Amino acid sequence: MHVHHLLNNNSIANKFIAQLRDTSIQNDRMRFRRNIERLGEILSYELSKKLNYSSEEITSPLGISKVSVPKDEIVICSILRAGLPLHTGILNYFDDAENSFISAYRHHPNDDKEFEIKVEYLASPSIEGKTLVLADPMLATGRSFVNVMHALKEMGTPKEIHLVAVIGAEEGLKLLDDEFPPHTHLWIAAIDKELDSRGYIVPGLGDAGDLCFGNKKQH
Ligand SMILES: O=P(O)(O)OC[C@H]1O[C@H](OP(=O)(O)OP(=O)(O)O)[C@H](O)[C@@H]1O
Ligand SMILES: O=c1cc[nH]c(=O)[nH]1
Ligand SMILES: [Mg+2]
Repeated sequence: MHVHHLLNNNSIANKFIAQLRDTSIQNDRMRFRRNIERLGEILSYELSKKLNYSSEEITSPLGISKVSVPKDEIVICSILRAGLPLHTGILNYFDDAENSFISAYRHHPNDDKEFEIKVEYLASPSIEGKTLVLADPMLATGRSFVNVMHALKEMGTPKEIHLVAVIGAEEGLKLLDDEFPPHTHLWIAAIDKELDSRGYIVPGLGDAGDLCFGNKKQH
């Protein structure tokens, strides 16, 4: 897997990540969602550098201009819930992409720290031979990305896979590296060292779905 780590270089993205993590700012839900969306835009810009381009002659009012434009058939697939604002950011840039939505949530069967990932809802076009952009802001254990990719198999085999995340933990990156094809790209803003005993990223930002949309009842 090719890992592209945005915060390796200083940019305005640092400020958006700082605001997502900051307990004195992150409870402003509109800003929280918009910061995820802004990072979706920045990560999409970076990702666009690895797409396939072909030259087109564009007619302007004063002449002809040769421009290289991306030609890939993109399907953006987001993992509900927290993937929604990231999806909006990615779609802001790849505005003619097809779209796919899939749900994944942590189910705690015994009311303890153990959980399984439930994938229940999928609405998707075919991804056969297309460029799949799979988005979820949090990459903790990596099990949501892996289970979702498994569920997407019935939609075909993509030509290229780009995973987009905002904050990841090293353990999750390792699982993706083991489970995804070697040519997969991961576009990620920040990488943290650890998970806590409940599988939350430390320092991370807390629960991204709840910060976007409010608490949900555990079931
Ligand atoms: O890498 P993992 O260990 O699978 O964890 C990451 C997942 O956890 C969060 O979802 P959550 O289950 O909290 O659902 P939500 O988005 O509805 O809050 C997050 O949005 C990811 O989908
Ligand atoms: O740190 C984490 C881990 C999973 N899901 C989140 O929203 N945050
Ligand atoms: Mg959540």
